[in-house]
Amino acid sequence: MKRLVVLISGSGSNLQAILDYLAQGTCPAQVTAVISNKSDAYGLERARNAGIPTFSLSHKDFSSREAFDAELMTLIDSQHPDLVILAGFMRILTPEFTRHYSGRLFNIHPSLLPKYKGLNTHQRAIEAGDKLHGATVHFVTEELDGGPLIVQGQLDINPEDNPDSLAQRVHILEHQIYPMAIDWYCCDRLTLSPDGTVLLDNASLPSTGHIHRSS
Ligand SMILES: Nc1nc2c(c(=O)[nH]1)N[C@@H](CN(C=O)c1ccc(C(=O)N[C@@H](CCC(=O)O)C(=O)O)cc1)CN2
Ligand SMILES: NCC(=O)N[C@@H]1O[C@H](COP(=O)([O-])[O-])[C@@H](O)[C@H]1O
Repeated sequence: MKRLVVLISGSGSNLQAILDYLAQGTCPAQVTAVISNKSDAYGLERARNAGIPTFSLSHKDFSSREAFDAELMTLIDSQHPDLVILAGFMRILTPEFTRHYSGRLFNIHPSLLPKYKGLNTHQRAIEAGDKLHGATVHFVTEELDGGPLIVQGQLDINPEDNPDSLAQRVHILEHQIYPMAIDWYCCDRLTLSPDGTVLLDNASLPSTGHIHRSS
């Protein structure tokens, strides 16, 4: 049974999708802790409702990003995780942190990386006049949103879309692809090779990762 630790900062709908997926009992994994840098994150309520231990660690209580990350690593390592999952965790992590969890640290990003790294992705895609948008699950490295891609969910941007409507449709995709990527990892089908190649069932994935098209 793989041990998962999930880091959040907000609503936790991706956390909920992961919990709902694991509740089906087909994936050999359990979430052993949920950690938030925001004590009022609704995702903490979702975790409590599921009977999962929760912790909040405010970055405002630390003198530096390094000090915060060091305490966060101590807390995470006390859980002995096989995989650390960023699910709307809104802090840039230090190189020490990303090196320590290299190959076992996932993030979900609301764009088709490498397009639109950083924040405000939906607005930027609409303003650019893009026809295609979506979300990406990737391994986390020191480079912000630059880690090797695992899976992308794609959808069409509609003419009537605004950032909020697009975010809602991207969320649906996220709730499909995050459990997919976690399942692959927990079933020992997904690995990150030393040269940064992502392997699924020992076959190299394309640079975009696996493509999942919204039905
Ligand atoms: N070293 C890395 N850290 C993080 C990565 C990564 O790939 N490498 N992914 C991000 C997740 N993320 C987008 O997917 C992201 C999160 C936060 C920010 C950001 O600018 N954060 C600010 C604070 C913003 C806020 O509090 O609202 C900051 O940390 O100063 C950009 C992208 C997680 N970390
Ligand atoms: N750059 C990181 C980022 O923007 N992540 C995004 O935050 C949202 C969290 O939603 P949730 O709290 O409902 O899972 C998700 O849409 C995720 O892609």
